[in-house]
Amino acid sequence: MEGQNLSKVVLLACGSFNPITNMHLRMFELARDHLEDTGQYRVIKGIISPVGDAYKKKGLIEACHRVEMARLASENSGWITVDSWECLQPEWVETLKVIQHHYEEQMAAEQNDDDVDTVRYAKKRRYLEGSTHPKIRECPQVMMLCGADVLGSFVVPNLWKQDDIAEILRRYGVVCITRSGSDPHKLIHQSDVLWKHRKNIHVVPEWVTNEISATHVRRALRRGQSVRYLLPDEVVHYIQEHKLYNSETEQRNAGVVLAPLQRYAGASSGQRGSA
Ligand SMILES: Nc1ncnc2c1ncn2[C@@H]1O[C@H](COP(=O)(O)OP(=O)(O)OP(=O)(O)O)[C@@H](O)[C@H]1O
Ligand SMILES: NC(=O)c1ccc[n+]([C@@H]2O[C@H](COP(=O)(O)O)[C@@H](O)[C@H]2O)c1
Ligand SMILES: [Zn+2]
Repeated sequence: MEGQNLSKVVLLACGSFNPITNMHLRMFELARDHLEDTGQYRVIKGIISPVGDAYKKKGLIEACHRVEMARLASENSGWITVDSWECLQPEWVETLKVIQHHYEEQMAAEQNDDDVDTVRYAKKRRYLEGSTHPKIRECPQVMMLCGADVLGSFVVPNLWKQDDIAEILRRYGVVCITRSGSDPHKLIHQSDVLWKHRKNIHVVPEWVTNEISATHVRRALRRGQSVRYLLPDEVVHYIQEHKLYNSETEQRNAGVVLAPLQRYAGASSGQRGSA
């Protein structure tokens, strides 16, 4: 039967989203098409998880604004959502922990559905279990969604714990969208841990290459240039209304060590390794 044994997938994108761009939204669409085209997966949800202010990336504005812009950008999508759990934590949270959190949330949601079913839909459930109906009761797999530059950051010294990388790849899986300047296939070939788990890394080619980046958007805004059509109009209006990006905001965290580097290397200065 069509759709049988499809694994349900939730795509989780962690990042600065400073601000969210059309390309961030495109990543989700590209990833869903790619996974579903394999005939093995059904993508049920996308989650944008803006990083907390404690990440200390240069030019990072307050999480409340980044969350609100992501919310505005995704409000017309039927399946992409924004979650603020990560950025509400008092300290920077490792991406593995964010993935684990969302996996647990999915488990809890499935459990609740099952409890409701037990009481209200026992008959229907017995029917589903006894039939060849698609396995709709399986807990969804949470996959990390990122651009190729973030996959590249896996091999930057002191940015990621080796155990975290192995666990993300082994237990959850990564969907990586190609991006100019990064060669994910070469990277997988050159890294033992990436090679070992290569079957859990889905590289999705973006044929309509574009170099939209939040850095470019912030630069254009500082110079008073238009950013229309690089971001959803609602986000452009929000930025204008709140006067969000300027030379002063771009200097935030300048000279401050990025949180993961502080945690793993005790590095003294600079923003090495920021993706
Ligand atoms: N043009 C793009 N192509 C592929 N992936 C992208 C693109 N832009 C962003 N991403 C991915 O989106 C996620 C969030 O990235 P991020 O918020 O850093 O955006 P960014 O545009 O790279 O911003 P910045 O320029 O501030 O680094 C990352 O996984 C990143 O690789
Ligand atoms: N060790 C880790 O878990 C680790 C290291 C570096 C970046 N990250 C995450 O990757 C994302 C990168 O975002 P940017 O590309 O915007 O810098 C952020 O969500 C950040 O928290 C995680
Ligand atoms: Zn980036």
